[in-house]
Amino acid sequence: MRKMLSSGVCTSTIQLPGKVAVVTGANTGIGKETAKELAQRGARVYLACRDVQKGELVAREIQIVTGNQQVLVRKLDLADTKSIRAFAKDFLAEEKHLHILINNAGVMMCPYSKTADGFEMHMGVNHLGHFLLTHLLLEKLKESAPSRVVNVSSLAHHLGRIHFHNLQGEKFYSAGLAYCHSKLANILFTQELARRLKGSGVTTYSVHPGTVNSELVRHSSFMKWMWWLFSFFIKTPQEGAQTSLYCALTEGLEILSGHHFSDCRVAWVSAQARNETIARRLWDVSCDLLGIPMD
Ligand SMILES: NC(=O)C1=CN([C@@H]2O[C@H](COP(=O)(O)OP(=O)(O)OC[C@H]3O[C@@H](n4cnc5c(N)ncnc54)[C@H](OP(=O)(O)O)[C@@H]3O)[C@@H](O)[C@H]2O)C=CC1
Ligand SMILES: CC1=C(/C=C/C(C)=C/C=C/C(C)=C/C=O)C(C)(C)CCC1
Repeated sequence: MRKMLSSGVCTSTIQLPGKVAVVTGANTGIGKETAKELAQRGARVYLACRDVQKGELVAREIQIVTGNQQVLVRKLDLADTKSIRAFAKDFLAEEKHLHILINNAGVMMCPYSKTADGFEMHMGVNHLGHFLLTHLLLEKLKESAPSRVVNVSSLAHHLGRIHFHNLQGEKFYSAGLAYCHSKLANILFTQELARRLKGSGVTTYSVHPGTVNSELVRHSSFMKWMWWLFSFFIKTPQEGAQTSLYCALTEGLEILSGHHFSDCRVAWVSAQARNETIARRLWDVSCDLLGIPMD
């Protein structure tokens, strides 16, 4: 039963010397294990973390375990567009290439709060922060093609809805649902990005990592208790990283750009998540909120 609940292994043997990867939220949980595996395969890996000190400890650990010294930490707070722009500016000045971008960082069930720019925290960090980051790094990804963007979403997107009249949760707010809405936004973003990037050599995938023992439940005592109670049945962060790695590394996956994956297989998404009109509108609204010129 333990095996069944944690199925899905990235079996690609591809090595990554000379490749450059960025993993957001790489100081713990799924992101840390994803970064470790990319480093193990020889990539230069940027750990994009809001807490640089935590990041440095993890970078050192990964360097020791993998023997790869090219594990670098850079400050990225997805709850602040100034921090996102500063991260991108420095990265673009520093690096010639970007082959793999893993938009992994996330918050779940936080009490109602806003980012530095006034966005509801789940939508702001999980969707808008990664939307802006991807936009700022897109030319570099195109220049480095073939390249990939992996967006870590969730099965929880099934409960999500994009309420355009209440995108910032000001009219009504539920911490649980706010997370689900933001994870639906991750999938809609992936699909629209795939449509716009057709023929560019940049492909993109959304992922459900499984139910994973991590710090994601930090804001909910009930979820913490559930995770503790069922810890035997849920995935380890290393198991949770497999589908992100599968989408980043598997050869021949280009034709499935825009698809959603779980347990290293294509997975079904909700009706809203397949709605092109909503995806296009969310793209435009996101550009508008972030001051990105619409094309
Ligand atoms: N665990 C699970 O069961 C599931 C997880 N997921 C998704 O997987 C992804 C990884 O989550 P998981 O590893 O489980 O959770 P963790 O809480 O262990 O890791 C989340 C990471 O995101 C970072 N982060 C949070 N807010 C910000 C911010 N404002 N700026 C930059 N980084 C930030 C955290 O940094 P810090 O340590 O400083 O807080 C941490 O590194 C998330 O997108 C989550 O939604 C999806 C389905 C299930
Ligand atoms: C009922 C039940 C479980 C609960 C699963 C839940 C509640 C999953 C929530 C996932 C989330 C919140 C994903 C985040 O994106 C376990 C622990 C698998 C053990 C078997 C019984």
